[in-house]
Formats: sequence, C-alpha cells, structure tokens
Amino acid sequence: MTGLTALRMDANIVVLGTDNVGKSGVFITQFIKRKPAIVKMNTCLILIIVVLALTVRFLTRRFIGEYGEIESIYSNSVIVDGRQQTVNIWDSPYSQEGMSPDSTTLEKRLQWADGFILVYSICDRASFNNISKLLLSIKATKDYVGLEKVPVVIVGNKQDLQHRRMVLSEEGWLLALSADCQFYEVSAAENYHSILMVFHGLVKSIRESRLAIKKPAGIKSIVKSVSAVFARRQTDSL
Ligand SMILES: Nc1nc2c(ncn2[C@@H]2O[C@H](COP(=O)(O)OP(=O)(O)OP(=O)(O)O)[C@@H](O)[C@H]2O)c(=O)[nH]1
Repeated sequence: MTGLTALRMDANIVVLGTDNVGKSGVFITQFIKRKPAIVKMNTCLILIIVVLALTVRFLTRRFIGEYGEIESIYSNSVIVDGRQQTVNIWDSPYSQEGMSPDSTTLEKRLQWADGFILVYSICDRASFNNISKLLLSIKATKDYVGLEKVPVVIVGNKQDLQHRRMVLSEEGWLLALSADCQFYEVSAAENYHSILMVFHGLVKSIRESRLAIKKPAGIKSIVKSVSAVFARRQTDSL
C-alpha cells in the first residue's frame, strides 16, 4: 500500500461556539442535508450535483452512546481533490464547564477530533471573544494529552447581516493569523457553497497534517541501523 492510499478516508470534526451563532441549526444542517451525487462523464470529468435531501439529515443522525448522553454525530460524504471522504461531525451544545482544559469532555473531544471548526456570529462580540478562549482551551488540552498540532478553522457566521455587524472581517483574519488557523466569513443561512468551502478547507488541512506525521521506522531501517552500529564497533576495535 502506498503512503497516499494508506491514509484514512474519514475525518472527525468538532464544531464549537457559543449558543445562537448558527452552529447546528444552520451550519451543520447546510452541510449534512445536501447530499452530493457524483456523475462520471466519458471525459472522466466529475460533476458534483448538489441535491436537497432533507431526509439524509434524519437518516444520518445517530446517537453515539460512549461519547455522552446528549451528543450526536452526523456523517456526510464529500469529494475533496477528487477523493471521496467521509466527514463525521460531533455536534454538542455549548457549555462553559465542558471547555475548561481539565474537563474530561474537552479531552474526549480532542482525542476524537482530527480538526475543529470554531464558529462565532459577526453580530455578536461576545461570541467572537469566546473564540480566543476556545483556542486557549484546545491548546492547553492538546499539550496536556500530548497531541501534535490540531487543524482549526475559525468561521465568522451571519455575513448576510451586515447592518448588525459588530466584528470586523479584519479582526477575524488577525485572530486566525495569530493562531495559525484558516479563516472564513460565511452566511450559513444564505450560501451553501461557503459552508462547503469551510469543510473542504479543514479536510485538506487534516490530510496535510496526517501526511506530515513521520512514518515510524520499518524493520528494514532498524536492521540497517543495528548493523551499522556493529560494523562501526568492529572497525573501532581493529
Ligand atoms: N441571518 C442569519 N441567521 C442565521 C445564520 N445562521 C444561523 N442563523 C440563525 O441564528 C439562530 C441560531 O441558529 P442555531 O443554528 O440554532 O445556533 P446554534 O449555534 O446551534 O445555537 P445553540 O443550539 O443554542 O448552541 C437561528 O435563528 C438561525 O436561523 C446566518 O448565516 N444568517
């Protein structure tokens, strides 16, 4: 198996943010309810036809007992760079306690997640301020459980409500730059494609971070290193 084909074809994503920013009711629903259908043309051109399938949300919503009592995980398939990818999204209600670095809930989320989407509303300054806290909590827990860098995307939602804007785009960009994250401003209510961009962006980062993880030394290289040490000892004793 080559390095690329050996890569896992699924990505676990946790969506976080304060209440009413549009995480689940709109953001996740937009992504889950539209099922991409793939039609292969003679020219090998792949067309992604987005069809509305509200039933998919109902069918794919499943309860995962071991992660808690009120958590839900949704799944959807997307095509990123021509490869089919299953995206599992952990949707859970916001709780201040659950986000403290020593909380077992956050630790569980971190261990499950390959990446995070942190959502705020551009009309809600407090929800934006909360993103910094979420970043700190993720970083602290990540260090605590000894994980490498976790891909994170910051999303400013409700872009359609310009007249009620409280957070400038530049502030979002600056925060993302300082935290080394991707940044998007979207309207989950009005623009499905921007939501798709967010998920695609994160899935790509997850793939890149997996590629960056060094392959463990194989048996051949271990034998090679041991023989090199013995060969050196023999020449030293001459
Ligand atoms: N105008 C506008 N309204 C939005 C947008 N996204 C979400 N909303 C509205 O914001 C409200 C909150 O959306 P939810 O998806 O329930 O928010 P949530 O973050 O899941 O909230 P909790 O379930 O309380 O954690 C709803 O009334 C949505 O219709 C958007 O992009 N534009």
